[in-house]
Amino acid sequence: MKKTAIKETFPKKALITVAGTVGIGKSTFAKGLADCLGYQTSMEKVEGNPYLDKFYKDFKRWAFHLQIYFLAERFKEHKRIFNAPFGVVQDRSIYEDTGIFARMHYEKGNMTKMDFDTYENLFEAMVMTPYFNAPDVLVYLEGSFEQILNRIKARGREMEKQTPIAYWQEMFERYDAWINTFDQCPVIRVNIDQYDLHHDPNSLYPIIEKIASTINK
Ligand SMILES: Nc1ncnc2c1ncn2[C@@H]1O[C@H](COP(=O)(O)OP(=O)(O)O)[C@@H](O)[C@H]1O
Ligand SMILES: Nc1ncnc2c1ncn2[C@H]1C[C@H](O)[C@@H](COP(=O)(O)O)O1
Repeated sequence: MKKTAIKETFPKKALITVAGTVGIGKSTFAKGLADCLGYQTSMEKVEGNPYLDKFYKDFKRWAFHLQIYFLAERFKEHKRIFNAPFGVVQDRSIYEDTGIFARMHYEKGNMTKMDFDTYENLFEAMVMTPYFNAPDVLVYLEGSFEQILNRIKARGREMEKQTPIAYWQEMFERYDAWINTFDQCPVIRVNIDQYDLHHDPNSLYPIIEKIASTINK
């Protein structure tokens, strides 16, 4: 199918969220998909995040602050998406903030029970507002742990390269358990070996067809 044909047959407005562990390729995939569909992107920004660098140096000191920051940013994006007249591909879901990151840092003792409860109450209040629409589909990217580590290294963010491998291993395992029970919207699982945006952008088309049939169901 040609790019123009895809744009014509695809819904003009939908929310497609791309989920998956750090370094798996969400941002790259989200941009490629949005480009094919004529959608806008909602990107997770690392530059300008006032807590991220500090957090990687001292999880206990900054875990709660960072979670609140990400939640606020994610919610602002949901509000923007709600009002938008166009379709959006979102880089990471709000569900991962709470189901993966906040929970992991709470369970590792980097956040107190009181702070985690406050965080969860805030999250629940946010998803109950009319501005929050669940995604039409969540595309879950998966691959081997080795591929993911290689990508984290290749991307070269110093704070992530300095983080022990055990952190990424635990996150990898948590993602696997999380996606197996996730039920807030339809899910399409995509192995990163199934497409190659750098050498063959057309490899996205079979995935786009699956997304279209899921949204149009
Ligand atoms: N399909 C792909 N093939 C090869 N490398 C990729 C692919 N997608 C992403 N990458 C590379 O992997 C690294 C992480 O990708 P990124 O999109 O930033 O991941 P995420 O947003 O999930 O953290 C980057 O260096 C990116 O260029
Ligand atoms: N909710 C979060 N808590 C802690 N760290 C987070 C959260 N969301 C994203 N991050 C980190 C992980 C990465 O270092 C960067 C960007 O994520 P990426 O998967 O590369 O888009 O932010």
